[in-house]
Order: sequence, then C-alpha cells, then structure tokens
Amino acid sequence: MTNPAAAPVVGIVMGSDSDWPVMEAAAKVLDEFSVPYEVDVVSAHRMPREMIAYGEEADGRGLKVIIAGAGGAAHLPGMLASVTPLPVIGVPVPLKYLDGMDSLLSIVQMPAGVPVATVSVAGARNAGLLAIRMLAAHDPELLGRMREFQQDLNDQATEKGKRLRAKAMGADSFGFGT
Ligand SMILES: Nc1c(C(=O)O)ncn1[C@@H]1O[C@H](COP(=O)(O)O)[C@@H](O)[C@H]1O
Repeated sequence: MTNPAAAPVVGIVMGSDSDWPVMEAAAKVLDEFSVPYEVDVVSAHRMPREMIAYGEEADGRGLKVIIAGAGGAAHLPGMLASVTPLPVIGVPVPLKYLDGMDSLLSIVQMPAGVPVATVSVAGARNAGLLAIRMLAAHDPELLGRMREFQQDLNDQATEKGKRLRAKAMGADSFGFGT
C-alpha cells in the first residue's frame, strides 16, 4: 500500500467525479507499486482557471507525471499538456453515448508540439503502468519491480495456455471445435 504521507509524484485528475469508477484503476496500480499519487477533479471546461493553475504548478509541487481522464469533449488532457512541461497521459472515459469514441478522438488528435500519451478507452490501469515505467526510467529499484511484474504477466499467460491445452485436448475432446 502507498504511504499516504509520501509526497505525490503522479497526479491523477479527471473532469468529473463521475469518471472515478474508470480512473480508480490507475490509482490501484500505483498502490500496487507503492508509488505516491494525488487525485483531484480538474475540469478545463468547468473550472478553467484552476485547471491552468494545476498544470502550471504541477512540476513545482514535485509531480513527475500527470494522468488525466475525461469523457465526451475531453479537452482536459490536452489543455494540461499545453501548460505543463511534464508528460501527460490521457485516459478516454466512455460515457452513455458514442462508447468513448468522442473522448478517444478528442484526446488522441493533438496538434504537433503538444503531446499527450493516449491509452485505450477506459485504459486507466495501463495509464498507471505507463506512469510507473516513466518514473522507473530513472529509478533502478522501480525498474526491477516493473520487470518482476512483466515476468508475472508472462507466467500467468503461460499457465492459461497450459490450462487451455489441457481442457481442449482432454479425454473427450480431440481439438478446438469438436
Ligand atoms: N471532458 C470533460 C471536461 C474537460 O475536458 O475539461 N470536464 C468535464 N468533462 C467530462 O464531462 C463528463 C460528464 O461529467 P458529469 O458527470 O459531471 O456531468 C465527464 O466524463 C467529465 O470528464
């Protein structure tokens, strides 16, 4: 579990508290790696001055990466990227209509010079993992833990293959589809 007293190095922000059920996965994986983070609602549309201040002050407060999630006309990640020199990872949050295609396209199609690293629709866990990889590039201990995590993924996939082969090629089956 992350030490709540440690200074946050990742900022997880979202356009509304209604995004939390999706964005929570980023916080969870940061907890798994004991990376300190902060969470807030910062909307470019509804609170533009606070959003600009958040982006402008983020690096001075010790943040190293910002994860920004928003749904619909998702301008938050791009607007933050325009005012901070830190890497910004955008998470398209799916809403009731359009299945997240609207937020995906709003986040991914940034003009040249202002990058946002966009993950898949609702890909908050991958956003957290990407933030950890960015931090790990300068932290050998964290890099080691990322390698272990990758090895675990490998082992789990291998185990699934073993189980599937056993099931599909078992006594009453001669292969897939039989
Ligand atoms: N896309 C944005 C921005 C922004 O980009 O600044 N601010 C809020 N929102 C989004 O509006 C959706 C509906 O918000 P409400 O549930 O509060 O009505 C949320 O997904 C939020 O991210």
